[in-house]
Amino acid sequence: MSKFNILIAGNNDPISSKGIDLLKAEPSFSVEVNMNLKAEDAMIEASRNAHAIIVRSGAKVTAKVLEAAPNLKVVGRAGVGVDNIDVPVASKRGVVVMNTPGGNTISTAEQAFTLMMALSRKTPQAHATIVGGKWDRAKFKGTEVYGKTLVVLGMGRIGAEFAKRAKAFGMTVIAYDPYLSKNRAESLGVTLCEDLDAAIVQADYITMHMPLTPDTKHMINAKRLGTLKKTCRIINCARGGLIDDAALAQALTDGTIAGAALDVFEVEPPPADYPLLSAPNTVFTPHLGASTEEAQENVGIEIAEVIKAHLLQGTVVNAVNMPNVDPKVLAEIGPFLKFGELLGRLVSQFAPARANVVRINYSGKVGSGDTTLISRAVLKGFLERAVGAEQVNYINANGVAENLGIRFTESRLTEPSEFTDLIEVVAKNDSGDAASIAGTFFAGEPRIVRVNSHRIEARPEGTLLFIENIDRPGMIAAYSTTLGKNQVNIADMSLSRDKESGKALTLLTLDSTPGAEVIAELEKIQGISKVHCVAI
Ligand SMILES: NC(=O)C1=CN([C@@H]2O[C@H](COP(=O)(O)OP(=O)(O)OC[C@H]3O[C@@H](n4cnc5c(N)ncnc54)[C@H](O)[C@@H]3O)[C@@H](O)[C@H]2O)C=CC1
Ligand SMILES: O=C(O)CCC(=O)C(=O)O
Repeated sequence: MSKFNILIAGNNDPISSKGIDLLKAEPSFSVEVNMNLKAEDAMIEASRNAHAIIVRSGAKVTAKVLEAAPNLKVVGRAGVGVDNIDVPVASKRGVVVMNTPGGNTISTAEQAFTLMMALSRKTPQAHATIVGGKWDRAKFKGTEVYGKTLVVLGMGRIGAEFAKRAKAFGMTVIAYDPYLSKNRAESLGVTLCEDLDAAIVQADYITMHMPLTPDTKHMINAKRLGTLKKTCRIINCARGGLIDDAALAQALTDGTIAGAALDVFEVEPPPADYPLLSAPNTVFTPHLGASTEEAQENVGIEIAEVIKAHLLQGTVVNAVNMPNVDPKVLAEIGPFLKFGELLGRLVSQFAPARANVVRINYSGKVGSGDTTLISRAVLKGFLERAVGAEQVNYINANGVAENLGIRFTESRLTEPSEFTDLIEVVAKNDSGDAASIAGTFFAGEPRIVRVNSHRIEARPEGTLLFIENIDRPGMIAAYSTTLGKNQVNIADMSLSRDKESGKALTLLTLDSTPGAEVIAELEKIQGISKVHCVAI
């Protein structure tokens, strides 16, 4: 019996057969390849039972697809851009989205470079005339790229590979990328320009290599096209929508710029009457940047491997909506994840009304590593009470907290403390009321060591009963009698008080979970102010 259904979905754009074979070789996987999934309805039907979906750019994993697939755990993109996947909805539903950055970098840089050269030398047009029986040499005088100024928009993996090649061809390279450091620009030998408009007016060539986001949409628009040199040529091998295609068609027709070479379009495939298709001085390819043997093998095998590792071992690699967790780290922090979740759950029981801040204080060794995932575990545990355990997971925990207006902060104390590792979870509200629980590991075993200001020691197992009471004789006998009378056996007990006759806290480990009526009975005992019961 297969445990996981894997759908390799596409619109005539399969992943490498080596990737498919790798998945098919796993006995617990049932793999379906369907390359006729252009329509959303078809995609919804095909995805219903999937635990994992793998796509290139042809199939779209929309909100409706995600909502119709209750078992879905992971969506893998054999490539870089995840704009065909509704990542916010995936995150809300706790679905990990992974991609394969790097595997198609060289192929895409080479494709963009090819487009630049073909545009400069009118190669496709010249080829077409020969095939058409003409030998027309006068019509196809081109331009050298040597000595020209190239502006690279987006100096990431592909932009940097393009820049290296451009420098080898004798071009002067200017980079515009708000996230590029001066050091990186220096090491690439490019001039960093912090102002987009100031950069592009210098360009003989512009090449685009950034993702499509609300910030980058129509980055090259009619206004900016109007500021370019008349001899400027634009290459876009990143994403349609970075350029306003209608404005580009107009600029080409008016001769405002000298040419455009595009691998990507705002509408893919562009319809026959798409204005750009009849504009002069263009070279087009149908989204072929990553279409090489090498790139497809790289990304096909890589996505198959990361999906397999995620389904079988919980490993997270190259996720766009979750921090990476490799098996070694997972083995190290695994116990903290479970314990962190429990601490979060416990503190939610004690939290003051309308708690809107959760702070996690790490001290000791645990605070010196990456605590992102442990914090998500704590937050997940804390939020379960508010939204239900089914509704919150490591992927959507931050988003769920944000929706509820709960802020989350972390602090780290790496100096040695009383405990080798200590995680303290504090919940506070706007009035300054707070509750906290702290835990540690003794010889690899988790222990709760503090509840608010009370020092206690308890193993988090079975059912925990926290009783807040006045410190006075007869209290232990009173609650023990009530529990005994109701056949609830006490396995362990930890007592704490702030001072003699002050406030006391009892933490009982029970062999069974008392019902609501038993809790109500306990709450009625004179001197008991609160009772919290948590089954682990
Ligand atoms: N045509 C095709 O078949 C392919 C297209 N692509 C696309 O190429 C693009 C680049 O891919 P990679 O280099 O691998 O990504 P990357 O993440 O390495 O680089 C993207 C760069 O864009 C920069 N950036 C972000 N916002 C920006 C802004 N507002 N202005 C300027 N720069 C900005 C980032 O700082 C980063 O350096 C992506 O959109 C990807 O989807 C990637 C592979 C194949
Ligand atoms: O799968 C493909 O061929 C498209 C690649 C692409 O656009 C990307 O990786 O962002």
